[in-house]
Amino acid sequence: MSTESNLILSVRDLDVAVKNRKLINDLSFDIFAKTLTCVTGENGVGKTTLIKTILKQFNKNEHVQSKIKRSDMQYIPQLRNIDDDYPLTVFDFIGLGLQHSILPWLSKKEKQSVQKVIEMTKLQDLANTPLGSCSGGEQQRVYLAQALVSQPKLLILDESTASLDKEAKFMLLDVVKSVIAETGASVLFITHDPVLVQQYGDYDLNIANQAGTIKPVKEAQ
Ligand SMILES: Nc1ncnc2c1ncn2[C@@H]1O[C@H](COP(=O)(O)OP(=O)(O)OP(=O)(O)O)[C@@H](O)[C@H]1O
Repeated sequence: MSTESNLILSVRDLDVAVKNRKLINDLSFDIFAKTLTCVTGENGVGKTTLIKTILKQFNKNEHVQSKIKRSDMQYIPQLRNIDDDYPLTVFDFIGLGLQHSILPWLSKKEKQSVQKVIEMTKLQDLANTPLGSCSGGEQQRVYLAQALVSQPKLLILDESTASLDKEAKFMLLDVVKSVIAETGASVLFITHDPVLVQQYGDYDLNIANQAGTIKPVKEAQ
């Protein structure tokens, strides 16, 4: 249920702009715990810029308010260039997500945390594989796992399924849904894929004509 007590992020009258060009005016919406909110809209309406604006203004003014800390939020960006010969293994790459590690190697507890997210993201068979040898879908699950290792309360996925085939898209979203159920995190998911919105979304925040409207997916049909 959506109540004040499980409110994670509150955006109020937010203007989104690039270089003095307004993209979205007076945007207001709420994000609740354990929900998956899809951010939809045509190319160029400002979805990624909206996320960047939220990250920049997070708890800095009345427009973007949250009870969680900025460090409890993880953003998985749209594009990453991983060469085929990128040598770090899946396990070690995920370990880089542990922000407070003091030692240059992982402690036993930290290794256990990495192992746990490897299981959550179904990467057990790939733990010792170099990241560069993984498929696009596997790499997306690795990025998700790296973000999860710091136990975020809000996870932002920017077009994580854009370059994936159907099977890999569903697998990634199945994993995201099980992460929400298991950890209680909330997810903001930028996507162009109406099938994914219908199948996995709780809310659809649609951006069009420089404005945003949020609706439960079931009523948005
Ligand atoms: N740093 C920047 N400087 C100038 N213009 C920018 C900058 N970043 C984005 N834009 C422009 O702002 C508009 C919105 O871009 P944005 O990437 O937020 O859209 P989007 O809705 O995420 O698009 P897509 O679905 O194609 O990823 C685009 O016209 C883009 O070219």
